[in-house]
Amino acid sequence: MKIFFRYQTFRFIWLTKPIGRRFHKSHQLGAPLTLADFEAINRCERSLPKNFNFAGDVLDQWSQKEKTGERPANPALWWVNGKGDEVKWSFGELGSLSRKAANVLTKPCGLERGDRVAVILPRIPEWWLINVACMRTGLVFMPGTTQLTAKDILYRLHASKAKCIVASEEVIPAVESIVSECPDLKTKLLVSPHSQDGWLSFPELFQTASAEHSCVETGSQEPMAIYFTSGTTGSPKMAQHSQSSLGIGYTLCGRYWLDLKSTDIIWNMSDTGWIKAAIGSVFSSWLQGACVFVHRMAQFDTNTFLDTLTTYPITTLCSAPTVYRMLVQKDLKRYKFKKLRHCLTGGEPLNPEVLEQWKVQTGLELYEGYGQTEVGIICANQKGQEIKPGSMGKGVLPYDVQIIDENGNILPPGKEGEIALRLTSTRPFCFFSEYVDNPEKTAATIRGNFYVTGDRGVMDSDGYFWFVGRADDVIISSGYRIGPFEVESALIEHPAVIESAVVSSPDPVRGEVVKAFVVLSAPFKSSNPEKLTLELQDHVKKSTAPYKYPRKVEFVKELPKTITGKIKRNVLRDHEWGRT
Ligand SMILES: Nc1ncnc2c1ncn2[C@@H]1O[C@H](COP(=O)(O)OP(=O)(O)OP(=O)(O)O)[C@@H](O)[C@H]1O
Repeated sequence: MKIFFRYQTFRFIWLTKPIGRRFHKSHQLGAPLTLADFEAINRCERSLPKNFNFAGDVLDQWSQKEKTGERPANPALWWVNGKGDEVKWSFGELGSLSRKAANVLTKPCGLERGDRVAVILPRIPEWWLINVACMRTGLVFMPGTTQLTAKDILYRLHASKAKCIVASEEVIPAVESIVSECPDLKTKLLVSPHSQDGWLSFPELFQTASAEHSCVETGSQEPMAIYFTSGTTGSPKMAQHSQSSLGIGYTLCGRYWLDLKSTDIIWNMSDTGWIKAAIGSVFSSWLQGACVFVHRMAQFDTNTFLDTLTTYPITTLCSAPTVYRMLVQKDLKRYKFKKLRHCLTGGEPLNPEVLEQWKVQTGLELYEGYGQTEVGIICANQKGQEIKPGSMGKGVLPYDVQIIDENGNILPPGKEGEIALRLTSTRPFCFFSEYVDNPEKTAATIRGNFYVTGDRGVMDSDGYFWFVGRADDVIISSGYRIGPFEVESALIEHPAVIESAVVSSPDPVRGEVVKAFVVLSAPFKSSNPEKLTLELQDHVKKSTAPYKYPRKVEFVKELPKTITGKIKRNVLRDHEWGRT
């Protein structure tokens, strides 16, 4: 943790020095953009400015507000590692430190505006520094999780033609094993107190870098970041986002779904490699001036998690459904969370049973959001809105969310179809710009006047959306269409089931039938499998329409998941159908 102490020492020197460029000049002819302007853009009541840069137009404005006392004395970033180390940066400090980091990227690393930078770092403060430094210099930030294998890294470096990789020590062996196959990669920058042959040392360069840096005037539509999708259904795709799609597009999400104000402290548990980290731990939060809380936690641990919520004044929690599924197995009533008031989830369907148990045990609602790397948040249960357990909430601005058929016709409430976003003559500014180097896949997302998500769902007469499954995951048995999520949600109501994945399985009579892979809770692990299978089948028949019950049940120790923790139903399905 030495490097963090070094940063903290700098902190005091910098606070007494004038900061390089105090105000970004992209709007120098008019007044600086305000939060109200960003909201108006999200509501399509105002057009995008020609230039926009999140660091200059948002972060540096919060830094000004700190100086004038218009923002509470709340850190912008609060990092802990559970071992007593802590970093707290104000927006002013984040500004100074990220200017130094920007100088490291442009000078010794020799990177130029538009170059792509792969950033594979765990949850350490440098991830945020490098992220903001890329914004200041116009570099295209491409995050990846440290769980990536050598093959995954090679895929990403090849596909993106990245000029630089910024990585932590644990990633070195994987990078070294494939680097000879990456001719475009010019620079390897190591974030570690130790040095390594062939790698530039970030802490060393940072120490001597100047804090004077002029933020580049990026165009609103200029590329800002490339996110690789989770790869739940195939190879990850490179979704490219612009300065404004990320930097402005999450304003309403931060205010109404995350319900953030500048006095709030949000703990978003997403891994740094996924867009959810950007949504909850950078854009939505910092647009609202809130404090981003980070726990280094290398691996999820329920005790550490619960201790953190009881120790720190975290007001807002965002985590995957899997985490809540694990937490409700505990006796949560024993814990008194310090300040927690708003809880969120997304990325996967949330079973109504888990929502109910969370509420009973903590007294707090769980606000689910539904979205995609490509287009951000599509539906959400926003603060103040009645929650219908099992629903993903209503469509969120600026999107017009509809359920359509295979010909692009809008279906009425209650009819199942594909979840789609209606397009006007111009592409919504908060959309991804494209799948890089893949015009066919980019074009395939459009059907008539709609962007198609590839997910199936239903809208009810109140405008709430209900997830059925990914289009590929829907099971057709004896002519009935069965969504896996509904069966999984019925199964999890049974005390024997911690988690399940429901897929199609071949059947000589019905063509395909429902098969459930079930992870058992501890007290049921030694149950008689035949008896338990019958009990679970009976339970599903009572809890949902009987034709949906799993005709086949297999008990497994764990389910195959993506690195993001999403269940890979396609792996189980391919196995059933002998495709592996
Ligand atoms: N609240 C939710 N309920 C149900 N499913 C969700 C929810 N939020 C997200 N999803 C699922 O996650 C998908 C978006 O995830 P992401 O952008 O990470 O890529 P992916 O679709 O998992 O990966 P790939 O496109 O590479 O297969 C959605 O299309 C949907 O299937």
